[in-house]
Amino acid sequence: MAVRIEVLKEDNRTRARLGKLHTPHGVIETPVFMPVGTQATVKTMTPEELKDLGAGIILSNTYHLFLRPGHELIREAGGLHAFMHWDGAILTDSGGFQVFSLGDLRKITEEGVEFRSHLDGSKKFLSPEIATQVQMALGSDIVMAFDECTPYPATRDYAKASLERTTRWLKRCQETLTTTDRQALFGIVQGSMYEDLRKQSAAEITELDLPGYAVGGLSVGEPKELMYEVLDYTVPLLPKDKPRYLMGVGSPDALIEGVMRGIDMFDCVLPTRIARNGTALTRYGKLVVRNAESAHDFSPIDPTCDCYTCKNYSRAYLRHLIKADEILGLRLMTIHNLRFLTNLMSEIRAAIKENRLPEYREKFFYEYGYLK
Ligand SMILES: CNc1nc2cc3c(=O)[nH]c(N)nc3c(CCO)c2[nH]1
Repeated sequence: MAVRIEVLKEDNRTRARLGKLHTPHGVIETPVFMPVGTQATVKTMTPEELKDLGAGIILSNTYHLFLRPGHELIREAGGLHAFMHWDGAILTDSGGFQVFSLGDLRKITEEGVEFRSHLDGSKKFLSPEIATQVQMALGSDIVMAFDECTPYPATRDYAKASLERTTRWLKRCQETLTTTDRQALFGIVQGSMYEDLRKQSAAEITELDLPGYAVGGLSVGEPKELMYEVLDYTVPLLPKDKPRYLMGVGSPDALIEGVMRGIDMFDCVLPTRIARNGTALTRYGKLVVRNAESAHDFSPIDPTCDCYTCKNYSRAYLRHLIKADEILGLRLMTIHNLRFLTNLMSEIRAAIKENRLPEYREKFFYEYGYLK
């Protein structure tokens, strides 16, 4: 198995686990937050900077790279690792989610999805076979199955039909991959917010005995409490000896809540996206550096943070750069937010190791302002 998790410890009071994710491009400590590099770059960061920040695995995207520059060009370059000069692990999402959220959706059939490119409006088609062949051309370490991220809210009937098609599509991805055992195919559990449908999807997906499983169809606009409720009954249905990946999550509080419920891997564009808009993540909550309150504040974003930005720059300077639309501002804010999350995940791993995760959560939520 090219990709596997080594569970080092199961928390005694929660479902949290401490682990090591073994991939062809390194071993990653879990729980882990994966920075998103949609178009073969984690925006504004060099691979060396990502490594310095502590990132060991990043996400990239079938939909975007299929549209531009095209997977054949990347194959010609020797694959995505060579093309983007990243020697860590890469997980590629299958394009399902992006087609529904980005492309001008034309129609979903059993065969696949017809859509118009968000770049030039030209007609495109993605199927389980094509999405899998694209990811093989990219040479990603973890291949996500081509699924439908069931929209929220969805009727039971729609959610049931959607999850059953996602299962049929997963089998077609698996058949396409048999020619290459280099990659690991992760299945994605759907079923919207219906417990019996989540059970059905989990049963159908785990029957295929895949190297890893993702919980999809969440972080799609539902209240966080509802997401946690779905996790409460869905994660226990997944095998303990396989990695669990919660797609599209998330904010610091959601990362802690997801770890408590047995999730090992997370991804979210939020930290890097809000960084570029001038908002910093800190243990005391979000700091909108571009606001006037930082104009004369010559202290760092977070004096307790060990990142390059907090060691060398003031809020006033960062506010100036963001207001002036200076590229350095995007970079410095991104460095801080990514370092904040890799530090948060290592603090969470330490808390699991020392049997104090619930106490860590209480302290974090109180400081972060979640528990008044
Ligand atoms: C931001 N929230 C979010 N929810 C997601 C849900 C899904 C999902 O159900 N399937 C797939 N393939 N990708 C997903 C992604 C993109 C990756 O972050 C999601 N992202």
